[in-house]
Amino acid sequence: MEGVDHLAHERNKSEFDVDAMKIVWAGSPHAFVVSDRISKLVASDPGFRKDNRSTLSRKELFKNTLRKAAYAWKTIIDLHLSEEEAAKLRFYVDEPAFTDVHWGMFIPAIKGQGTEEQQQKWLPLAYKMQIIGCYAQTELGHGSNVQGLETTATFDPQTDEFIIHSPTLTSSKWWPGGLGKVATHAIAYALLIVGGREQGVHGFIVQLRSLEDHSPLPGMTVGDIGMKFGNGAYNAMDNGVLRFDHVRIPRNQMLMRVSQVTCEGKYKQSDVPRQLVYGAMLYVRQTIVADASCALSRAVCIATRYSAVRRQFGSQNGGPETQVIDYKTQQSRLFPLLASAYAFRFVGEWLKWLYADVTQRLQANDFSTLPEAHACTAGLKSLTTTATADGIEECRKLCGGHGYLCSSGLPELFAVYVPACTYEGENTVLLLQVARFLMKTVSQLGSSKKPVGTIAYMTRVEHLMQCRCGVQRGFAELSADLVEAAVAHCQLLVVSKFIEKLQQEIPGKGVKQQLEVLCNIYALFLLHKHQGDFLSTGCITPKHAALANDELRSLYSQVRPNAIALVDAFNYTDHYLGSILGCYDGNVYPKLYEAAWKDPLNESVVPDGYHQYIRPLLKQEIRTARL
Ligand SMILES: CCCCCCCCCCCCC/C=C/C(=O)SCCNC(=O)CCNC(=O)[C@H](O)C(C)(C)COP(=O)(O)OP(=O)(O)OC[C@H]1O[C@@H](n2cnc3c(N)ncnc32)[C@H](O)[C@@H]1OP(=O)(O)O
Ligand SMILES: Cc1cc2nc3c(=O)[nH]c(=O)nc-3n(C[C@H](O)[C@H](O)[C@H](O)COP(=O)(O)OP(=O)(O)OC[C@H]3O[C@@H](n4cnc5c(N)ncnc54)[C@H](O)[C@@H]3O)c2cc1C
Repeated sequence: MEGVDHLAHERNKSEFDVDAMKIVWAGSPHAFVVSDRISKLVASDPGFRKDNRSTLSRKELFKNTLRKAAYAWKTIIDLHLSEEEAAKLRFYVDEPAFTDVHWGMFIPAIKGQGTEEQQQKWLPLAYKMQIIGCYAQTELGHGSNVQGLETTATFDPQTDEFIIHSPTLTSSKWWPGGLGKVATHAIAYALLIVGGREQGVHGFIVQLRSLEDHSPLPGMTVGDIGMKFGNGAYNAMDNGVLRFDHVRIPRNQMLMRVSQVTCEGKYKQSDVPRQLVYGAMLYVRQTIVADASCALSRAVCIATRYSAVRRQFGSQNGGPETQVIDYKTQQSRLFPLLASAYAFRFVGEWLKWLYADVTQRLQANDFSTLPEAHACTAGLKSLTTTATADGIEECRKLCGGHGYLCSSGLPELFAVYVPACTYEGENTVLLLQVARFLMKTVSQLGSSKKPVGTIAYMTRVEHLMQCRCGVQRGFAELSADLVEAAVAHCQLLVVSKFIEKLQQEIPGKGVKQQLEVLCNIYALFLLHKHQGDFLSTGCITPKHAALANDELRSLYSQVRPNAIALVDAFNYTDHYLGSILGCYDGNVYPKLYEAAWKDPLNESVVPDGYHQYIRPLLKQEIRTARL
């Protein structure tokens, strides 16, 4: 039945003010208004249609992405959108594109590592999109090990230039988004060589393509690296390969905030730490944490709405069957993910604050909180992306067979999202960074340097002092255990930031109570999942473990009547969700049925290839037919 809200009875059950929760989710009344307006603008504009993506060939998909990016830019200009509104528009257009890396990495890298003069020269061009940038760090042979990069930048004092060169096949830049076909410029990372001495990896602004006809400049071999996981999905992005053959760039195109090369060929290090070369990664990891809650909430919204629509078994006296959301097993898989979406939202908000704080301090030459910010961004990036990728897949399974259809939106969401576990730092490699930070802290316990901020709790864990020597001896040997410790530390962060959120004033009828229920689910689910660790370390008794389990079941019952309203609070349009199973009105079956007929395979009743392959088979002519 068109126009009928099949989930109205679910919405009527809710015990809290959904509009107030929408503001909590958005972060502020202002953020809600902007997000709501821009999402509706995108949804109502046929220029941003995306329901045909999975049927396009790679070339069609890519061209369509170019069209959308240009159309989005025109919309931004025509409507005089602010930076905040423009970012929201790109978000709701919901298509991986070169613009993500231009705005998300190229510009932040210049801001973080460029001098004032360099920023004044390059940022206006980038902001107006008169140049399009990518972030060319990873090579065929090295991604995680940034110090192992092989591209060289050799200073030539005769011409006051750097010579950028790829000496080996494995030094080819490999993976950068936007590089393959679009970017005109790159921040390329290369091993700096001055006066015959290697000075570590630095960033350089390199023009790749002509601004007149887009052809690669002399000395550049550049192209796309080929199809990636999933049809459609991340294939809208032109991840690229690039080789430099003694390409010359002016000296002032080395990003020189952290260190400088003079025209006489002197290498000078500022008093800012070398780690600032990694600054762009700090920024992007923080945005990735914020994005995790979006991707997870999207999958959870689909699975929750569909679980309320779907009925299997349990009919009494010819009455309706049971909604699958009423099964305790479904609840025990779905509701912890719902709680995680909210938990990641709040930890993402906090991380944004932490990043703003560290940036302000860095500008005032206070580097004291940089190691903590690195550990938090790296650890939370790892934890939230792993949980989100796993969560999207779990949501697909929660939707049964229909979850496997592209029209459910879940396969594409998974395919687009899952590389987040690898890019911007492979997740295990990042956890090892957190472990290194934790072990450094442990080794300083008992000294005059007291742990503060997110590691202040360590002063209360005195027994860590005893294991100090053992850990210092065998970091590599114990690394698998240390990674688990790093995850536990990050989980503690997530839980404590959720609790801190609840300590704030939260307006709206029943909103705080719902969030308390979700926070308890998040924490108790972790305790339940890792009860072996808690029991074996004597932190809890078997009785506590059983109580936690009982409490979880009771909390699931409290969520049940509010589940649909809790996902409505994400305020996603049907366009953004891109899922028949998750559509707002719950009118799933007619939409699924209709969508099937739109598949290109159904354009003819008898398929192409019938006369060549099916008929000979049926007529037993297969031995004589030429295949
Ligand atoms: C408006 C639009 C918004 C859109 C926003 C969305 C954008 C999303 C875009 C998404 C598109 C995806 C694009 C993907 C891009 C990429 O993937 S770019 C490539 C990213 N590559 C990596 O992440 C590589 C991972 N490797 C590393 O980070 C490092 O090499 C390493 C693992 C940390 C090892 O470094 P190394 O120097 O060799 O070793 P260490 O000795 O361990 O470290 C030295 C010290 O430096 C500290 N440190 C390391 N990283 C940082 C950092 N980022 N910030 C601060 N400090 C750092 C480390 O702790 C060590 O410190 P000490 O212990 O004190 O010595
Ligand atoms: C979709 C996508 C987009 C990307 N976009 C960009 C981009 O725009 N710009 C860019 O520069 N790069 C980009 N990358 C590259 C990305 O940053 C790297 O792939 C990533 O940093 C992982 O590095 P790697 O591929 O070298 O993995 P590897 O380090 O080779 O990882 C392979 C395995 O080795 C393990 N491992 C590695 N080192 C250690 C260690 N020290 N201890 C224990 N285990 C270890 C890892 O855990 C992993 O299991 C992108 C990648 C993808 C998939």
